[in-house]
Amino acid sequence: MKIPRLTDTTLRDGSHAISYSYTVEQTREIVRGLDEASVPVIEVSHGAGLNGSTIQQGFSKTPEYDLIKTAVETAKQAKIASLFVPGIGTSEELKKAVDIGIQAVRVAVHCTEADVTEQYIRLAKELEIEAVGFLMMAHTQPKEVLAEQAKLMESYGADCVYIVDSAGALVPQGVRERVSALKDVLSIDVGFHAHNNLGLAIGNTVAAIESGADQVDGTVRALGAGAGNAPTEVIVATLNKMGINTGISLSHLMDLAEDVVAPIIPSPIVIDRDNLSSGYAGVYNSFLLHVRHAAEKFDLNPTEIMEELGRRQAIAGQEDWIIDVALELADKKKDMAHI
Ligand SMILES: C[C@H](O)CC(=O)C(=O)O
Ligand SMILES: [Mn+2]
Repeated sequence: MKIPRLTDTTLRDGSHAISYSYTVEQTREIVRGLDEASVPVIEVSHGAGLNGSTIQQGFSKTPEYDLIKTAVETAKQAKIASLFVPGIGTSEELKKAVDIGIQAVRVAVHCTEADVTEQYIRLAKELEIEAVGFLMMAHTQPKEVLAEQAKLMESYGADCVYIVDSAGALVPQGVRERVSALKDVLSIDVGFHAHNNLGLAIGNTVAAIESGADQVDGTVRALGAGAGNAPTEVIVATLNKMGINTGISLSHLMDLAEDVVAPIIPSPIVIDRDNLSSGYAGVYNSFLLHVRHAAEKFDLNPTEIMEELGRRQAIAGQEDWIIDVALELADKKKDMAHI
């Protein structure tokens, strides 16, 4: 089996779980640990991508360019990447991050909107960095649609296209179908990014690799949005057991997870009721903290809000809907109480 390339996104997806509070010191320590373990790619930016520090997404404690600069200066062998969501970030932010030294950008859109990525994938190639297409909420579309969207990204010059299980809603069969469909039509790399709402982040990552995925994502100690991601250290341990030698040091990663990352996690990443109902309803993981706040404000159960967002097929970027939905549910409850 081919050795997949591992991208660690603790310093990007993980920021959703700690309310975008990474400091320069934490970034330096995490990058140093990942780099010494020989992880080849490290993603650093606001959880919602470059320029994500807004009232809608949540403000970063430290400007992300300071964190990216620290990562670039600290890494000796790893490539530093950033996430970029068109509309949240603009060409200006991408150019600035490239000036600071990122060597790859992952351009993320809802999985039916690949055409929006064209100018940014082309810009990344002009700037001579790696360009990865990120098809988010991939559980919402059949493999044929994803394959078409991936082909568009390839035609713009992408070096890789990812199936992104943003809601942690896929089961291994769904991952196999989707990764294989992309492998069948693309001549570039195919990647897979997991979330753990159904307890399948590692199982799905293995299914992706067995279906030919060339790149996979992890986060140390699973630190990521909602139910978290596939833990980087567990991916490496599992691949070792499968006889796939990534060249990444498991012992370095375990020390990093235990000594550096665990102490900064405010509450353990678990599949509690909110995370399970979110994955089950197919709701974007980064909505979790917003849903919890809305539930508290309007005296609702987060599960009710998750179910309604799932029914309405809310997608990334529609965070403002959460308050609308909560308000409507609270009003309905009041009306019922008066009958
Ligand atoms: C912008 C996102 O949080 C991308 C991501 O990690 C996902 O959809 O999952
Ligand atoms: Mn994610």
